[in-house]
Amino acid sequence: MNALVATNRNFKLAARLLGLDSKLEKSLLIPFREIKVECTIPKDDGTLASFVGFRVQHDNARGPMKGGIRYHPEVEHDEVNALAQLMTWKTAVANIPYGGAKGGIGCDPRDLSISELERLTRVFTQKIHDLIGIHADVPAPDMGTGPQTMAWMLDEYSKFHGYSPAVVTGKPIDLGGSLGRDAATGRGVLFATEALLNEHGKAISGKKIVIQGFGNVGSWAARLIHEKGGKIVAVSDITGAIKNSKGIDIPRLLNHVKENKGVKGFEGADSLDPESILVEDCDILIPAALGGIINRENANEIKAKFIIEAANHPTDPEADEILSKKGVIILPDIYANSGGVTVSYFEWVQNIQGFLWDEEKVNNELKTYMTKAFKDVKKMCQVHNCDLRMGAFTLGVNRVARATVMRGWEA
Ligand SMILES: NC(=O)C1=CN([C@@H]2O[C@H](COP(=O)(O)OP(=O)(O)OC[C@H]3O[C@@H](n4cnc5c(N)ncnc54)[C@H](O)[C@@H]3O)[C@@H](O)[C@H]2O)C=CC1
Ligand SMILES: O=C(O)CCC(=O)C(=O)O
Repeated sequence: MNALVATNRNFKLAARLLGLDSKLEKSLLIPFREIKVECTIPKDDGTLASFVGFRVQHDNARGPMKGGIRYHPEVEHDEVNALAQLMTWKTAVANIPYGGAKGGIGCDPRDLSISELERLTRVFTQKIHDLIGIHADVPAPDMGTGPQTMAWMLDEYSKFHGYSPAVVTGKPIDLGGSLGRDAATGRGVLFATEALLNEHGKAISGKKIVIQGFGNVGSWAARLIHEKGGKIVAVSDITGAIKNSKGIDIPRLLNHVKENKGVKGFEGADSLDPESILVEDCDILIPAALGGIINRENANEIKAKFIIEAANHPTDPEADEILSKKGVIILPDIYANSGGVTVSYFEWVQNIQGFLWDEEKVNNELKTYMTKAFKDVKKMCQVHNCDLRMGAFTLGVNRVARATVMRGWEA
């Protein structure tokens, strides 16, 4: 199912549960602004290459719009729109003073050299610099981008507006990035998993866990879960999939990935068909890569009892229904992966205050926010007699709707 159709469907279900006025519902669904730009760069060999860049600013009722920039071949209009909308509900679930946005460029970063990526990022920033800003829209990393991408965006933006570190988050520490931001989404996934298991009288130690995606989010989640005694039995990334039913030695795998740019060929595990990773035997499945990968084709085959959505929109609504009938509990993306944007908020606050926090403070504050958000989501589940996805959606949508109504529409 198309990502935007799926996201709109979840939003509309939540709007019905909340009894939202249909005109307000319509106003919340339409993006504030959609930007599509052409980005042409000279390649290293002198030929030209053209790419399409997007920034969708979905909603700013609760504060500046916030969300990552993705570099991936599948970046396109509807997907970016869906991701921007999810950011609006996510920042509201986390209860941080932001709206939602998302951006990206349709490209394969693995096919571009470092200097080509730098030129592409600078051209994209030149095209959107007037529409982003510290109190307007604050980008951050997502799939295929990272601290270096944010450093180039900051530098390019600063040529037009003066040095403004708070215009992007997820920066390198040397440029005002926050301690703990790199690990934050994975750490938030750990806190979210612990909160959910705790509610079911269980602990992470000894649980069999499968993780799809071993980039920023998947590798940090794996490392932190492994430290807590969780047994990671299978992992995949774009290079392949590996499996060890006794538990993968994650520190050794991290070294392997650093040297080999992927999990493929890791000696401490057997190779596995990447297609089958989602249906491997485990207690907890953590999708941490692409969207839409849990769908009606594979939902029935899933063995996990819990799914923690570290990726954005990994489960489509048809799969949600199938899994719910099977009794699988899904911790939805707009809560489970909100640790990243929450620490982005801490980074922005530090930049504006000009006062840096130590890592312990960042991690403790993150835990406080994640724990509070879990309780808030659970409360909505009780009020509306719904699952965790609708608990999170009703929480986020209700907060944004209230802010929108209070601000009013007077021209
Ligand atoms: N970076 C962040 O702070 C946040 C990221 N997310 C979401 O988490 C997910 C992962 O993002 P990052 O870790 O930042 O990206 P990343 O670019 O660091 O890593 C992506 C990983 O997915 C793997 N991958 C790509 N295609 C795959 C495929 N077909 N099968 C298996 N693995 C595949 C890549 O090899 C890589 O290991 C995305 O859905 C993103 O939107 C959500 C919240 C915050
Ligand atoms: O850190 C941020 O601002 C956004 C992270 C992001 O793109 C996401 O949560 O999906």
